[in-house]
Amino acid sequence: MGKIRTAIGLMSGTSMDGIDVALVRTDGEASVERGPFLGVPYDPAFRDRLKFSLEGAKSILRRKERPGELAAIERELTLRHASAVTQFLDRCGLDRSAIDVVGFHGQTVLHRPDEALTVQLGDGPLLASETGIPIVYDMRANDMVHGGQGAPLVPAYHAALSGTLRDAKLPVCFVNIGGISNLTYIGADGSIVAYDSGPGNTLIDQWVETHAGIPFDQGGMIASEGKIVAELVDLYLESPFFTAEKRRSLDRNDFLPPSGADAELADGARTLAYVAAASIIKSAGHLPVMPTVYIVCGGGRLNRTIMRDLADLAARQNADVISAEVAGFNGDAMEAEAWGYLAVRSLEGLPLTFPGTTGVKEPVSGGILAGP
Ligand SMILES: Nc1ncnc2c1ncn2[C@@H]1O[C@H](COP(=O)(O)OP(=O)(O)OP(=O)(O)O)[C@@H](O)[C@H]1O
Ligand SMILES: CC(=O)N[C@H]1[C@@H]2OC[C@@H](O2)[C@@H](O)[C@@H]1O[C@H](C)C(=O)O
Repeated sequence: MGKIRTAIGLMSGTSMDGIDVALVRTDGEASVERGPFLGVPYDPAFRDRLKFSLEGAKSILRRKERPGELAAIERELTLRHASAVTQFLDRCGLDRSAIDVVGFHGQTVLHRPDEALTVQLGDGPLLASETGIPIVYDMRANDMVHGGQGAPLVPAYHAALSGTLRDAKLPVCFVNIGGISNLTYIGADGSIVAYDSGPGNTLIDQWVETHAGIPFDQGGMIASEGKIVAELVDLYLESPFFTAEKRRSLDRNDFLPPSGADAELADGARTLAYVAAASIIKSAGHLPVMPTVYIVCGGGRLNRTIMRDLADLAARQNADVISAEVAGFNGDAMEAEAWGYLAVRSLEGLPLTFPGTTGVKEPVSGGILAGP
């Protein structure tokens, strides 16, 4: 076992709903002890500012450019992360001196893997000076420099967690249904295959926001009252994303919601929930072996319509679908925990990504360390 460090991970994902904060104690390898978790939601006004920043980011050609409002938004985002760390430490009764490192994801505002361009807002040095804790940030860039997709990065953590599974029966497949979905397959021999699997909640969120003025379809209630519009499903599932030879990581805007004329509110939500589930099963077709169990994390596991559809589709292949909680994990905390875990790997110079996870040429480490 290597040196055990206490790390906080900070994740602001593609759903742009808030900052997830989690604590892990780990050596960055097989030893993982999961600690407390806190979700700090964004207020609607800041969420709107983040969505606005996606538009501003479209003109970026070099990843450090911050046109227009982006510099101000980055600063505000970073200060909100500093305040989330303070809240977390207060709630846990911890002093900042108890934390060895913080893994800071920031907010992805542009992701174009074909151009080796990925942009995360988040000022590591500012967060270090505000919190007084060393920060590892910008963890996607080095992967892209070495020919990787820059995402997903959580698979190294999924692999560590698979070693802690009770009655571990490999192969197993972790599925994150966030704004975008991604999956990680751990083979019986411990091999890892991972990639983005398709649209998750962002299409549903945008649909119900536009047509009902609410941020998400709680519990999948709206969807549960609708019917699947088969033509719309086909439009999504026939995307070349699912059949391309090479697995490609996704930008939030690679899949867009339907127009209002395409469906009623409930039918649209129902259809997009089905698309989220079917995308996962369709993408799983690229795995070396079809999984027999899917462990689902991310906010989408709380959408019962997505989960029912996923369970039905998986059952046709004799596979089970269980939530992260049933497997003994916290499905809300997993990505934030992963960023803490990856920060420790970064300090140790261990690889964050592998040819099987991002398509990178060889396993590479990543991240930049900012001292307080
Ligand atoms: N109770 C709920 N019922 C239905 N859906 C929910 C519920 N809670 C959260 N969600 C969905 O989950 C989304 C947030 O999921 P999560 O935090 O896993 O995504 P993210 O981390 O932002 O995205 P990504 O993993 O793509 O970076 C919300 O935007 C919403 O659509
Ligand atoms: C560029 C980017 O931020 N991608 C996210 C996004 O959200 C889900 C999916 O697409 C995943 O590839 C990635 O996040 C997770 C945390 C990852 O890198 O593992």
